[in-house]
Amino acid sequence: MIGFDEACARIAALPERAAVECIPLDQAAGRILATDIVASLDAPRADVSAMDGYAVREADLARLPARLRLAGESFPGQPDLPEVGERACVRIFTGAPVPPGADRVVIQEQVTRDGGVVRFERPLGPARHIRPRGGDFRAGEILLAAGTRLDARSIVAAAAADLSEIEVHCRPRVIVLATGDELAEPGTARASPVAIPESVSFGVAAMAAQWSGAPAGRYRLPDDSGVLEHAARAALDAADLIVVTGGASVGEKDHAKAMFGPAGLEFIFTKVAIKPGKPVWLGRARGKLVLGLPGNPTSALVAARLFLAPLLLRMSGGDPSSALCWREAVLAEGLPAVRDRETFVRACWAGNRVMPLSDQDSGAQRALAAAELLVRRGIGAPARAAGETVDVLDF
Ligand SMILES: Nc1nc2c(c(=O)[nH]1)N[C@H]1C(S)=C(S)[C@@H](COP(=O)(O)OP(=O)(O)OC[C@H]3O[C@@H](n4cnc5c(N)ncnc54)[C@H](O)[C@@H]3O)O[C@H]1N2
Ligand code: MOO
Repeated sequence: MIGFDEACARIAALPERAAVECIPLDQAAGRILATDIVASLDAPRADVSAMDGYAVREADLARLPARLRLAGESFPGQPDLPEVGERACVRIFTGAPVPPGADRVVIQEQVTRDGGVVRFERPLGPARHIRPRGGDFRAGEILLAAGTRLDARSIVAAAAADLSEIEVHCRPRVIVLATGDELAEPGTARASPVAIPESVSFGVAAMAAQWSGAPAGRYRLPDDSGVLEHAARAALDAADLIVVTGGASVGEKDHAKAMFGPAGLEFIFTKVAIKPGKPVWLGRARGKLVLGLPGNPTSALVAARLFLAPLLLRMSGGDPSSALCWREAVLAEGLPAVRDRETFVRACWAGNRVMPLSDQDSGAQRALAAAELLVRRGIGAPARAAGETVDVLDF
């Protein structure tokens, strides 16, 4: 058994990287850049106005009031610009190029217009209302580095670089194998007195999709070695990462590791000193990664959040530690001391404070739905009182 930090370090050190593909920008959300995004033009492309108003020569407004002749207009996208000669001004709009001769824009609320003459009476403020050419970025500059996970904000920068397509890592294909004789398709369990709805694979697939994975199938399998070995072979052919749930512990029907034995499974780790999720394991068979999650639903989802999320970021070229951004928050209620396993307490927000859930059972499903946060508590951590600070992670 290894510690949580060691397990994270082993994931961070994995060599697996998904292939690279070119995709259009409107498919880029959540994808991880394989190459830097380099600006192919300056932004702004010229000195442009930041406001709607009048482009002027500041020297003409040294003494107020002043009257300037209107010499033309400048709209965004207009190729030919009128010149702002002495004692002249040009009507200008936000984003439009500043015409030659002008060195300031006066907003329209501060002037009065009388046909072809504009009157300036009010004192000019400090702002010139001009965005200089290249003030945002210059052609040739790197706007986004390889490894960046694209979101609504960074996609704006990618498009602004004047790219229609970008190079990203392929989403690792994830197959989820849920093992257990008792498991039934949701909607059918009540027909048998001993069946339970197979729930975990749905959450694991959803989490994979959330963290750059491409769910490539969920399969419900009985605890039968022949069936399991066949399913393991098929999954290794079709996926980059196989997540197998249940059968991770020491029960007589716990076959999750053995089913990958004929495919030459080698372990990266087995068991991590965490609570819940201790039986989690990671291995490699026929060049594919296999993550084993405990069957208990809360344990499975906690282990998926702690290991599957960074693993998928790693495989798709991102920074695995960015999946585990712990931050400090204040407890609404106390927590007991921790013994020999690093503990991840399920909690929710109570206003801006952290409320540990009363049900900490690793088999819980109702409390799992309410668990917005994981509170990280190290081995041997002393009890904490309400009002004290703890490290939390969005679950
Ligand atoms: N003697 C020991 N027993 C157990 C140990 C141990 O160290 N020694 N570890 C315990 C811990 S910790 C955990 S966690 C569980 C995990 O065991 P498994 O991964 O073998 O899980 P299963 O036995 O297959 O199932 C546990 C529980 O979860 C239900 N389950 C399983 N899969 C699903 C699914 N896909 N959807 C919904 N529910 C599922 C299953 O019916 C069981 O109730 O082992 C402890 N035991
Ligand atoms: O690790 Mo188990 O997940 O404690 O129930």
